[in-house]
Amino acid sequence: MATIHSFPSKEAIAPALFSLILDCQKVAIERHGRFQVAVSGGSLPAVLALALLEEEAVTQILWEKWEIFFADERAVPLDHEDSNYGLLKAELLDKLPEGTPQPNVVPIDTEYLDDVQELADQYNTALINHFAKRDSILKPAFDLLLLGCGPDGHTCSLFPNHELLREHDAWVAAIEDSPKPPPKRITLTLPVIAHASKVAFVATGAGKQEILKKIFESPEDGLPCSLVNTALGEKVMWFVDHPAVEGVSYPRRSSL
Ligand SMILES: O=C(O)[C@H](O)[C@@H](O)[C@H](O)[C@H](O)COP(=O)(O)O
Repeated sequence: MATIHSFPSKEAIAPALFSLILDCQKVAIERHGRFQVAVSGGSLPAVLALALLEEEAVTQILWEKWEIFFADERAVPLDHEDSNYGLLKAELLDKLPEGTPQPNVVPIDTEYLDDVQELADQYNTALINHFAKRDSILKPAFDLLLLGCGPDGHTCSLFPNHELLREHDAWVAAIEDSPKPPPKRITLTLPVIAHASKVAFVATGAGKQEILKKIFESPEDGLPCSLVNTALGEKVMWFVDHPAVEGVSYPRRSSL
């Protein structure tokens, strides 16, 4: 069963998120010498920056061992205001202190922006190059997925009732009708998400309250976030602020 950890504010979430990241980094590097993470867009990169730009964090994070992928990405140039890569760069990567070893960041190949299926296929190939070839595995096993939750219960670019929720084969899928703009995107699929070692969701603000109630109290409705909770059970941790989780009735909930 997933756990919910609730904090007074975004700022208060940061140290707990940092501590989880540090634990996952340690386990991953001991296991295979690198730390393979995928991140979403939305409000997540800003919270991540709060967690990872602290002085203590900068010295303990082994950036040179990090491989950063995108849990979902919009089919736009990397310097476009809608780019999740651009967002992560602006919020976090550009703010790392001078001299910090650089992580290996794997963005989409913008040569294929006009053909979103090809864009997804190319990202699939990038995953094969980083995971399967080295580990002879059938599916990428991310050490940590850092995800957001939309007000409709979507995560990555997997939207409620969308046919992509039934994708079993592809690791990365194309979507051309995303209800959240921009419409053309690529996303990790549920089987890949379900194969991760750990998933951390970050959701803040009273605007998430109603959907968190549905996600946790009615998992049988099969909202994308509920599907992740069900698939991964205790490997899933939710980092939320008090306003987001107020009134949500759920047994595995702790509050600071
Ligand atoms: O590119 C995207 O649109 C995101 O990856 C998306 O899945 C996001 O994480 C959620 O919509 C939550 O966004 P907020 O945290 O901004 O509510």
